[in-house]
Amino acid sequence: MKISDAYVIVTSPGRNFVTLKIVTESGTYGIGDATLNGREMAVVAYLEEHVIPALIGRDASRIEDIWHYLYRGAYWRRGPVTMAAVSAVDLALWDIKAKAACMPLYQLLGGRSRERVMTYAHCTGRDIEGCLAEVEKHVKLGYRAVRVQAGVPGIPTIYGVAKNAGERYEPADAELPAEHVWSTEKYLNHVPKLFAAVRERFGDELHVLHDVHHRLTPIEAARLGKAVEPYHLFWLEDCVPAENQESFRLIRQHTTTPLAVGEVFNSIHDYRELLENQWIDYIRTPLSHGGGITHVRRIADLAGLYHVRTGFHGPTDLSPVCLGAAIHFDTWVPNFGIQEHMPHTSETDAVFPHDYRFEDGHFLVGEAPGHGVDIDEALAKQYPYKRASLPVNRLEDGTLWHW
Ligand SMILES: O=C(O)[C@H](O)[C@@H](O)[C@H](O)[C@H](O)CO
Ligand SMILES: [Mg+2]
Repeated sequence: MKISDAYVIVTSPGRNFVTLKIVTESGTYGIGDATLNGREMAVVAYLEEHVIPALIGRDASRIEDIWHYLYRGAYWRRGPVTMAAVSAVDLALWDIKAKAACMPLYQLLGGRSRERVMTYAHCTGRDIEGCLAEVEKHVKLGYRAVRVQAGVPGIPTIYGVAKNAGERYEPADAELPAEHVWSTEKYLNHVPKLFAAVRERFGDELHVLHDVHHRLTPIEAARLGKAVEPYHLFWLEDCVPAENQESFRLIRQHTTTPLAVGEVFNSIHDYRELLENQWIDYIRTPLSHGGGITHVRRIADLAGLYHVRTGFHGPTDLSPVCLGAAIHFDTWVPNFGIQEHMPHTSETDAVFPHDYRFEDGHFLVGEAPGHGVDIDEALAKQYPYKRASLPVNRLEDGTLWHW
């Protein structure tokens, strides 16, 4: 199982994706997602200059050893660029191992723990009514869980809310970062009305989620969590920037609203205090940023000790390779919670043929050996890379703010 070749494929079928392909002497290959939205080419350079030359000739079956070789060996541990590169290698190697074993990846992980994987859809509107119309649409499509985000009067553009009715928002919508204006006061006064309206219209059974995109301080997050308790959210996501894990102590002391965090984390160490103190309820780190299956399953196991479940990040800026592998992981992991689902465009789906299926608000894992996602390299070549950036947030007085 010697690695004979490895290379990076960058393609932009509507948005940028970075894919690592690892080929073994026998011809069996695996692919991994190395996309880091808005910083794609940094990961490409990391892989091409530092990782790929050191992979050639290694035994592809030694996944654990290669993980530590890349993680410890770099000396510079952790960080999103490093970990996106390590993740891509890890996902490609698990794909190869499962193909060599003629098993779908979930079987190799330990087999099926559930029949299907519950997903949540994004529902956004310029105002509350617009958002309710989207919820209605998604409930009809079979979703049991929806993430609701609505425009706030007095705030012209909010990240996470689509520009026009019926559309989806684009996470990286400009070549250089667009500048948005943010008002915490306006947001905090408005957002509980959205949840009240959703519960009034759709009743108690629908799972309702909301993403704050790191914009609040801990005491503001505590106020929001408390205010929305009557609407029993499934989770409140990224309510504060999480570099300071201790912030969650204060939030937790004030509210029973479940908390999700971790889409920007890339290591088990980012979670340690949050988990050991039982300050959170869901972990969000995707397989393509958290060190692949090898590392994320350790995070999931640690989380399980504290009744914390998975709720993996699944926006359009993670490729179908990451989503496909996630569906295998979700099918196996004992402490599964939910999987985010922001559907890829048909152009993206054509570049990445896959065997997972969406049905009635759930994903169904495929039975093909490996993670079940491939890349059409000829088609990928037709979509050259285009620089694209996430926006930045400023307060009304111009101060640069979190988001
Ligand atoms: O919960 C989510 O899906 C998100 O917060 C995304 O919209 C991210 O911001 C995006 O993936 C960044 O690249
Ligand atoms: Mg989020």
